Amino acid sequence: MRSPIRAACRGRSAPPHRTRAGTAGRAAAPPPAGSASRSAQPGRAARWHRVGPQPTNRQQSGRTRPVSTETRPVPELAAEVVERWRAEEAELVDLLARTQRGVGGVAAFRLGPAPTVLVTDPAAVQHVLGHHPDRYVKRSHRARMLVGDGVLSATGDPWKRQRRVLQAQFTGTGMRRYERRIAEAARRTAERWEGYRRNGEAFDVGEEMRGFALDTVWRALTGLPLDDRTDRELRSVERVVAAMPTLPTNAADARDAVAEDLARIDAVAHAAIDAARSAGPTEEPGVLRVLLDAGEQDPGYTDRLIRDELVTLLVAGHETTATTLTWLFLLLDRHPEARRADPQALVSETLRLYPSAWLLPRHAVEDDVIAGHRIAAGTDVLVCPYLTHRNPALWPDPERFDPARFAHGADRPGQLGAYFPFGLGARACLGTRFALRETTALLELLLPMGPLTFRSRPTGAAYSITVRPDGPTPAVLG
Ligand code: HEM
Repeated sequence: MRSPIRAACRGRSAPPHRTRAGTAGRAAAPPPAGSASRSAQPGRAARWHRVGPQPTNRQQSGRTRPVSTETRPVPELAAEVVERWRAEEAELVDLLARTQRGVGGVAAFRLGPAPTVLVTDPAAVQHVLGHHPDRYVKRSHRARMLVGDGVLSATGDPWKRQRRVLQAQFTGTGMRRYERRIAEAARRTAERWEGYRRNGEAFDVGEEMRGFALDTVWRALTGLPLDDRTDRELRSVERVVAAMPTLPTNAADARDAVAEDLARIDAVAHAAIDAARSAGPTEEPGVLRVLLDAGEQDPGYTDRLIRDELVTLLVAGHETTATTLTWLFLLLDRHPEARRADPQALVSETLRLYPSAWLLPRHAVEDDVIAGHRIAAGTDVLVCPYLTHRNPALWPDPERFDPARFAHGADRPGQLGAYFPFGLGARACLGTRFALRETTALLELLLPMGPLTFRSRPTGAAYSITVRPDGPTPAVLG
C-alpha cells in the first residue's frame, strides 16, 4: 500500500516565491510546565512521565497556581480544507502550509484513517529531533532500497557504530584532509567557467553545481577526481532518487522498478571498493580506505555495508549541496546587491529559504506528549524546516532574501529549532562542515567572475526528496 504522504508528495512544481507556505505560520506555545507523556511498555499499564519544565517545590506545595498536567489531542485541520486541497490537486507543501497556518506549530491533518502530525514550532522541533530521537525514529522504507543499511537509514546500535566511524572523517583532522580535495574540485569548476566566459558559451548552472558536488564527494571518498564514465554511470543515483516518492512500498517491487539503475550503481561502488583495496594504505586516506580498515577490525563491515556507506554518502552529499548552490545563483540573479555579502552568509540565507532536505519524516514508536498534545505510538510525524524557516513569527519578512540576517552579530531567533537546515540532534547531518566548506570554497572562486545572465529561469520549485528548481537553468557569464 502506498503511504498517503508519499502519494501526496508528487514531486511536481510549485512557484517558490508565490507558495502560500511563505506566508504561513503561527508558532505553537511552548510546552506547559509539567506537561506529561505516556510511555508504552509492553505488559504494563501505560505510565505518564513528564516532559518540559518540572514544577518547582513552591508549585508542588500548592502555594502558587496549581500546574495542570492535562494533555489534549493534537488539534487537527478541518476535513473540508483537506478536501479542498485534494480537489485543487495542490502540492503536499501547500497542505502543510495550510495546516501550520490554520492550526499551529504542532498540528495534525488526515489523508487516510490515521492523523499525521506536522511539527514546525522550534521547541517541538527540538523535542522530536534533539531530545527524543529514540521516540521518533526514521523508517526510510524506500531509501533503504538504494542506501541499504548505510548510516542514513540504520537505527539502534549498528547506527551508533557506523556514525562513530564516519563522524571522525567529517570533523577535525578528518575534515582537514579534505581541504585540498575540495580546493581541487572548486578549481576544476572555476577553470571550466573561465572557458565558458572566454567562448561566450552558455551552460546549465544546475548541471555545473551537480558536477562540482559529485566531484567533491567522490574525491573525499576515493581520493580520485570524478572521471566522465563514473559521472555518467552515477546518473543512475539521481534517477533512483527521483523515482523514489512514486515507487511501491514493497521492497521487492520497488527494487524491480529500478533494477537496471541499481545494478549500475552497484557496479560503480564495487569497482571503487576493489580499486581502493588494491591501492593499499595511502598517506591521505579517503573515506573508502577508512571503511576498508574498519572492516579489518570489525567483521560487521562487509563489502555490502561498505557499498551501502559509499552510496549513502553519494546520495546524501551531492544533490543537497548542488541544489543549494543552484538556488543561491538564482537568488543572486534577483538580488544582485547581495553579491557583496559574505559567502557563508549567502549559503546560510539560501538554506533558510530552501533547506534542501525540506521535510524530515519520523515515526513515533511510543506514546508521548509534545507541547501538551498527546502523540500516540505509531503516529507519522513530519518535521518541516522549510515552514519553520518561513514563519514570520520567527523570521521577520520571511520571504525576503537577506543574507544580512546571518552577518556577524545580526539579530536572529536564538532557539535551536528555529533554523535547522542540517537537522538537529543525534541524527543531524554528518556532512555539515564538509558542505559549508565546499560551498564557500567554490563561491570564493566563482563570485569574483561577475554576475550570471540566465537565458531562462525555472518557474518554481519541485518538492520531492529535496526542494529544487523545477526546470533548467541555462546562463552565460557576464
Ligand atoms: C547543503 C548541503 C546539505 C544539507 C542541507 C544536508 C541536510 C541534511 C539533513 C537535514 C539531515 C538530517 C536528516 C534527518 O534528520 O532526517 C542530513 C543527514 C545526513 N547528511 Fe546531510 N546535508 C547536506 C550535505 C551533506 C554532505 C556533503 C554529506 C556527506 C558528504 C552529508 C551526509 C549526511 C549523512 C550521512 C546524513 C545522515 C546522518 C545520520 O542519520 O546519522 N550531507 N543532512
